Amino acid sequence: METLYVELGERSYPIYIGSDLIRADVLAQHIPSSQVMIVTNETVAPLYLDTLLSSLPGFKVDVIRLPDGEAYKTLEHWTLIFDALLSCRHNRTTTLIALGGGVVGDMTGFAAACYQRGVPFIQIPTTLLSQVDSSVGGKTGVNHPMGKNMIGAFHQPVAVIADTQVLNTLPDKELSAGLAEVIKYGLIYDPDFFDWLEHNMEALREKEPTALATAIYKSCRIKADIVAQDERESGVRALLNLGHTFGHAIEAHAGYGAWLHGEAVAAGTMMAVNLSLKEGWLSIADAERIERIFVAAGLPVKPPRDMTESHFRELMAVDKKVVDGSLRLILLEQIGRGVVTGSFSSEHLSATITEMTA
Ligand SMILES: NC(=O)c1ccc[n+]([C@@H]2O[C@H](COP(=O)([O-])OP(=O)(O)OC[C@H]3O[C@@H](n4cnc5c(N)ncnc54)[C@H](O)[C@@H]3O)[C@@H](O)[C@H]2O)c1
Ligand SMILES: O=C(O)C(=O)C[C@@H](O)[C@H](O)[C@H](O)COP(=O)(O)O
Ligand SMILES: [Zn+2]
Repeated sequence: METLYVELGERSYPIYIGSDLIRADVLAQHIPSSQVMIVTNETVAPLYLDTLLSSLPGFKVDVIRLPDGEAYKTLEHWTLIFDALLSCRHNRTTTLIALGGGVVGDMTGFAAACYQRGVPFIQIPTTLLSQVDSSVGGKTGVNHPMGKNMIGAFHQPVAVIADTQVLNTLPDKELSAGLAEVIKYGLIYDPDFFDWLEHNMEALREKEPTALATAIYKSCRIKADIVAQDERESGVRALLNLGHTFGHAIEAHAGYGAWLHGEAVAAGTMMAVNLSLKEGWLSIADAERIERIFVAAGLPVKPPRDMTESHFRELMAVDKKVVDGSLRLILLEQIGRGVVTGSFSSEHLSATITEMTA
């Protein structure tokens, strides 16, 4: 087992990465009282709930199973968590445990941020995407029909337990979606990691255990470093949004769940790459390498063709990085160096949207 730390003073916490980590000796130290509420979904529960329940001897454990899917990451379904907590008489010392992918993790974290004004929660991420990204950093929330993750809170978990064994049951399409966020770290922060990913993509797609553990460790290392520098996204943390302004527009336009988050991020990143080329920042050779790696990861490199410029402009106008009505995007200067900028030509952006949806 490898342990990393997200260094945030009194809100610091460990990220455990390894095989067979859903165990009493890992969990118990992070649970302050006898009450525990596990939040999971109808797909993950039959696979891993028994293992988790048997790792909580001596605790009073209740469970809520949410319906599965991005379409249920709504305020309406989120309130079901409070119904369960209240009807089972959970008090302020309860601990919530998120057992599932990013949807369960984001909803559980947001419930923990709000229940009785804030209770602790543990992330047990069960998808590649949630192990490399969503379980770390404390962004929690739900979607609104007009925009992704529009309602939420920053609330850090007390521990992240990334059990690599559970990825054995993850469908290939979901694995690819997780690889989009892994590739993101190489692009914004670490050119050597990007090289490593180019050489290890086949092993990753075959779920080769050492390659997966390395990708998870390196991704969490980068995310932990960035979050420690800028917990609430007033600066460098916005780099983690590479491809997301376009990607979130794709998700909202298609209807939440029609495009997986990672798929939308891959296509959105290629739009950011196209714009970076037009701004004269990125080289054609780097742009081609980026397209090749997304294709090798089994990811789309173009947005849906039914999206028009006005669809993108309207949905991107509510992006959380907009300041005083001006859009800011993450663009690339080179592989390994991202920038947060509002300095790009509006004509170039229009041309990017037109070319990419053609
Ligand atoms: N908070 C953050 O910083 C952050 C970062 C990235 C993404 N996100 C959010 O995370 C969400 C996407 O997360 P995701 O990709 O994990 O999707 P997800 O939570 O929908 O999980 C994907 C699918 O895999 C299933 N599943 C989960 N674990 C499994 C396992 N071990 N075996 C078999 N099936 C399994 C799920 O039930 C679901 O059907 C989006 O809502 C996105 O906005 C948040
Ligand atoms: O942790 C972050 O910061 C990120 O931006 C990570 C993203 O991968 C993630 O999808 C996040 O939920 C997007 O945040 P948002 O603030 O644009 O909703
Ligand atoms: Zn993301």
